[in-house]
Amino acid sequence: MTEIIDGDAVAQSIRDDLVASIDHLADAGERPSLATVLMSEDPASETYVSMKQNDCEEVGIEAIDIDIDPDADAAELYDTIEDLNADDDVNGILVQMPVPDHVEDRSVLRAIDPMKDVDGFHPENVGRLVAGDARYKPCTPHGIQKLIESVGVDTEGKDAVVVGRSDIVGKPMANLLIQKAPGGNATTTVCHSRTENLAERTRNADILVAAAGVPEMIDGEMIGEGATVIDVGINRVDADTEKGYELVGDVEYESAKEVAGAITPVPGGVGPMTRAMLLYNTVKATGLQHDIDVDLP
Ligand SMILES: Nc1nc(=O)c2c([nH]1)NC[C@@H]1CN(c3ccc(C(=O)N[C@@H](CCC(=O)O)C(=O)O)cc3)C=[N+]21
Repeated sequence: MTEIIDGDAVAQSIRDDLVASIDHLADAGERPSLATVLMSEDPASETYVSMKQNDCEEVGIEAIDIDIDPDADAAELYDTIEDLNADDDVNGILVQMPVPDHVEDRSVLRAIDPMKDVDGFHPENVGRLVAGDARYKPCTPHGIQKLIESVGVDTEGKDAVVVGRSDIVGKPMANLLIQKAPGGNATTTVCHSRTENLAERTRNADILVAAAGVPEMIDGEMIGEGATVIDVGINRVDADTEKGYELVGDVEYESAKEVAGAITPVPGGVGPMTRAMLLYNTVKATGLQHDIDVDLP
């Protein structure tokens, strides 16, 4: 039987555990706070940011919500980041991506204090991850490690295939999968839009991470019997529903679940875990900034 990996439930258990860590910080006089900066009117971005703020409220993290007009000068965003960097009451900073075209995203990521970079996107944090000394693991790949662990799958010695090479998912995912540590030690292949014979590669995977951002590109025929399938895609496609769209993954769920050993649904798979690991990094950041030891889930 195919196991459906319940991302909502795993995320909930991480949030429950984080409450204990947050209580411990409170005993030491610190309350974690996360600033989210949104410079966009994209409805999907607005949804994600408001979900993050609700999550913060649930576990007792202070959520600071900053909106910047997408037409404003880039300087306004940099000034905001500078203020947040300097504010000792702010432990984590997240600038929701994408930012408008007239703002250079690389420069934005560099502007954030690496100690407050709870996305793990600053080059210092990327470098540490690659060097096997991660400070803040990027939320989506970290959440995926937790999901794989939650179904009792050991990555060690297995063939892992990552489809997609983005800076925020594909690359850090591959780095975590090859690292000499729990959740790693996998023989890892990274595929992308130029890969020849993609199906041959994906069929060989014991663990398949689909993160290309292409709706339903991986179907059951591209998946090996019993594989653990992680679907990172959250694609809004037009549909005759109340909202006018539906969410589909990068995996064609119906055919994939016939062959997979375990599979994540969309929604309710990777998405909630990305948010849970953001809270995790914010709690970790608070401990690091105040030299308080915190147990993390
Ligand atoms: N600096 C930055 N950090 C990010 O982590 C970041 C970002 N920018 N830009 C956009 C992407 C996307 N992302 C999602 C997180 C959670 C869900 C999520 O919880 N999705 C729900 C459904 C949401 C819905 O109903 O639309 C689910 O899959 O069940 C989705 C998408 C974080 N991102």
